[in-house]
Amino acid sequence: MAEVDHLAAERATARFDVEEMKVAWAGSRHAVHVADRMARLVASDPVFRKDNRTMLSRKELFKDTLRKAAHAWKRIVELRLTEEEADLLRQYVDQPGYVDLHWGMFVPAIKGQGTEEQQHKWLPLAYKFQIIGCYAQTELGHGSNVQGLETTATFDPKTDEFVIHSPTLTSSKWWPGGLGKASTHAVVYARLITEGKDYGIHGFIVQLRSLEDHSPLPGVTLGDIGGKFGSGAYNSMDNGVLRFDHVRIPRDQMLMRLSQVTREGKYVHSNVPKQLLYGTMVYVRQSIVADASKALSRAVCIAVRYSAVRKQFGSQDGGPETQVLNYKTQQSRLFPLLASAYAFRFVGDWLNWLYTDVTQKLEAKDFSTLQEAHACTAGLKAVTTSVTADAIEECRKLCGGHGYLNSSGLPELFAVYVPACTYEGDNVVLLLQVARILMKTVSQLASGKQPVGTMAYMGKVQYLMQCKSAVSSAEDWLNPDAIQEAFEARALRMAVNCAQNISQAASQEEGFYERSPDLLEAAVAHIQLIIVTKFIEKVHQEIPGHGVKEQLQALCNVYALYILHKHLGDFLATGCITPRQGALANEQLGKLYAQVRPNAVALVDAFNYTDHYLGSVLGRYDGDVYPALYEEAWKDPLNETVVPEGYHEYLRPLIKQQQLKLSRL
Ligand SMILES: CCCCCCCCCCCCCCCCCCC/C=C/C(=O)SCCNC(=O)CCNC(=O)[C@H](O)C(C)(C)COP(=O)(O)OP(=O)(O)OC[C@H]1O[C@@H](n2cnc3c(N)ncnc32)[C@H](O)[C@@H]1OP(=O)(O)O
Ligand SMILES: Cc1cc2nc3c(=O)[nH]c(=O)nc-3n(C[C@H](O)[C@H](O)[C@H](O)COP(=O)(O)OP(=O)(O)OC[C@H]3O[C@@H](n4cnc5c(N)ncnc54)[C@H](O)[C@@H]3O)c2cc1C
Repeated sequence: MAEVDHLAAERATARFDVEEMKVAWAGSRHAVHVADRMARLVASDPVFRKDNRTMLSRKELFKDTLRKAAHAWKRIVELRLTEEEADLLRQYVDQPGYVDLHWGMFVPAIKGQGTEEQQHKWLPLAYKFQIIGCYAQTELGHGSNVQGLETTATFDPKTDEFVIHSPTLTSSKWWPGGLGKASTHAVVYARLITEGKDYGIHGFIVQLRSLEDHSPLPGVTLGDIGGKFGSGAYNSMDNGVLRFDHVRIPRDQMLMRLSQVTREGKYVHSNVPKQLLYGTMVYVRQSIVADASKALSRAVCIAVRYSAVRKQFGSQDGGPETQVLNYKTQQSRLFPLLASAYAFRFVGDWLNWLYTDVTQKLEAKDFSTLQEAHACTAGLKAVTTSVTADAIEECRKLCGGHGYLNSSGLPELFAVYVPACTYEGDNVVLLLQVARILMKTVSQLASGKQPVGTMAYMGKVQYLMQCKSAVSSAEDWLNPDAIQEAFEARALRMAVNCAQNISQAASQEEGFYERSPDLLEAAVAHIQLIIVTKFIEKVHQEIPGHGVKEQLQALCNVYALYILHKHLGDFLATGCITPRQGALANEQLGKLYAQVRPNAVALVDAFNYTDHYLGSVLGRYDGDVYPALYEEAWKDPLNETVVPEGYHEYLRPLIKQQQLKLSRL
C-alpha cells in the first residue's frame, strides 16, 4: 500500500463500501481472493517485470515472452495451481504469447471436435506441454470467409493417410498466433477431399516441427509474418505463415467428432449441425467479451486516477487550480466509459453463463440454442471490442500529453487491444451475422413463431411498433421500465424497417447487400439492448454492501442514457421518443455524472488492479504521478549517455559548419 496517498481525499468522499464493490465486480468473495493472490504473485516476481517492454527489440521481446511463459509454467507446477488460478496468472503476466493459443484455441478445438479417443490421445500431451499447439485457420487469401479456404486434405486410401497441401500462395496459412516460432503442432482447417469429392472445411491435427530439435518437418515451410502495430504490444506473439507440400498425416488425425472418413474413404457426417465446426470460435468470442471489460477498466482506471491528480486553470489569485476531473466535459467523456466497463463486465458474466448452458445442451444433443449462442457471442464480441478500442484511445486523450508517453501504459494497451476488432471475426462481418438472424426472426413473426432468448422482445411486435414513451420529466428516465421499453422499441423498429426495405428489393440477397449499412446499425441496437437489459437485471438482484447497489444503479443509468444520447437519431427517427424526451434524458445524464463524481476514484479502485498490472505511471494507486514520470524518463536508453550517439557524426559537423558560415559573414 502507498506511504503517501495523493488520492486519499478522493477515496474519503466515496459513498459506498469499496471492498463489497470489489466482490460485485469480481463475482464472488472467492474470486476477489484468488485474483488478488495471483496478481500479487506476478507483481512480486522479477521475471514478470514489464516496464522495459517497449524498449526491447522484437527478438528480445520474443525471447522475454518465452522466458515468462516457461517461468509461469514452472510456478503453476511448483505451486500446484488450479486451472482458475493458472488462467489468472496467465492474464496478469499480461504479455500475449503462444500459451494463449495453446490453451485458448488448440486445446478447445480438440475438446470440441475430437472424438473421445482423440481427446484421450492428444489432450494429456497438450496439458503437460509435451506438445505446443496453435489454431491454423486463416489464410493469406481468406480469413473472414471460412468456406473459401483453399488448403486441401486429400484422403489416400492406399496408405490410410490424408495429404495436406497448400495449392496456391494465397492458401498459405497466415496469422495463426504461436505458429511462427513456438508451436510443434496445429489444428489445421482444410478442405476435405475423398473419393474425388470436396466435402468442405474440416479440422486436422498436424505436427509441424520436430519434438527433438524444433526444426520444421519435411514438406512444411513456416516462419513469422513480421512486425505489427505499436512498440511492444502484440509483437510478443509469433503470428505465423505456414505452407504444406503434400504432407502426410494418419487418417485418425482428422478431428472426427462431427464427421468421419472410414478406412475405405467413405465420408460420414454425424447427425449434428455443421456449424459445430465453428465451436472454438464461439468459445473464444465469449472469452473476448470478458476480456473487453478488463482492458476497458484498465484504461478507465488510469484516466480517472490521473484526472483526479491533474490540475489545470481555475485559479485567478494564486489559489489551487481545478482538478481536471471536475470539468463537466471530462466527466461526460470519462464516466460513460466507466459505466461501460461495468456494463461489459456483467454482460460478460451472463454470456459465460449462456455459453455454459448451451454447451450442456449440446452434450445432450439439444441444438436449439446454437443460433442464440452464435448471435450473442458474435454481436457482443463486435460491440464490446469496438467500444473498448475507441475508449482506450479516448482515455489517452483524457490524459493529455502525458497519455502519449509509453510510461502512461495507454499506447501499448491500445496497440495490443485494437486487433481484437479484427481477430476471431472482423466486427462488421460478425454484426452482419447478427443482422441475418434478426431478419430471419422478423420474417418468422408473421407466421406466429414466438422468438425466444434475447430475441423474445420481438414477440411484442404489435405493442413495440406503436408505443410512445411516457417520460415527462428528467427523473422519469431513472425508471428501468422506461429505459427498457425505449431500447426494445428502437431495436425492433430498426430491424422491421430493414426487413421492409429488403422485401422491396429484387431478391432477399440483393436487398441484404444494399441495406447492409442499415443492418449493421440494427444489429448494434439489438446488442446494446442486451447489454442494457443484463445491467438492469444485475441491479435488480440482491447486492450486499453499503451503497453498492445505489452506485451500480447510477452506472446502469449512465450507460443506458449515454447510449440513448449518443444514438438519439435512431430513437427519434423511429419515433420511440420525442426530441423533448431526448433532452430530458440528457438533463438526467448530467445529474448522474454529478452523482458519480465523488465516487469515481473508489469505483476504479474496486477493479482491484495492482500497479504492476496497470503498468502506468499515471494510474498509480498512490497518485504520486509527477516524481514517477520524471524518474521514468531517465530510464530511456536515449538517456544512457549525456551526449547522444551520432553527435560526432552528424550534429557536431552541422553546428560547426553553420558557425563557420556565420563567422565568414
Ligand atoms: C493448467 C493451465 C491452465 C491454463 C488455463 C487457461 C485457460 C483458458 C485460456 C483462454 C484464453 C483465451 C485467449 C484467447 C486469445 C485470443 C487470441 C486471438 C487469436 C485469434 C484467433 C483467430 O482469429 S482464429 C480465426 C477466426 N476466424 C473467424 O472468426 C472467421 C469469421 N468467419 C466466420 O465465422 C464464418 O465464415 C461466417 C460466420 C462469417 C460465415 O459462415 P458460413 O460461410 O458458414 O456462412 P453463413 O453465414 O451462411 O452461415 C451458415 C449458417 O451457420 C450459422 N453460423 C455461422 N457461424 C456460426 C457459429 N459460430 N455458431 C453457430 N452457427 C453459426 C449462420 O447463422 C447460418 O445459419 P442459418 O440458420 O443457415 O442461417
Ligand atoms: C493479431 C491477430 C491474431 C490472429 N490470430 C489468428 C489465429 O491464431 N488463427 C487464425 O486462424 N487466424 C488468426 N487471425 C486472423 C483473423 O481471424 C482474421 O484476420 C479475421 O478473421 C479477419 O479476416 P480477414 O483478415 O480475412 O479480413 P477481411 O475479411 O479481408 O476484411 C477486410 C475488410 O473487408 C470487410 N469485409 C469482409 N467481408 C465482408 C462482408 N461479407 N461484408 C462486408 N464487409 C466485409 C471487413 O469488414 C474489413 O473491413 C489473427 C488476426 C490478427 C490481426
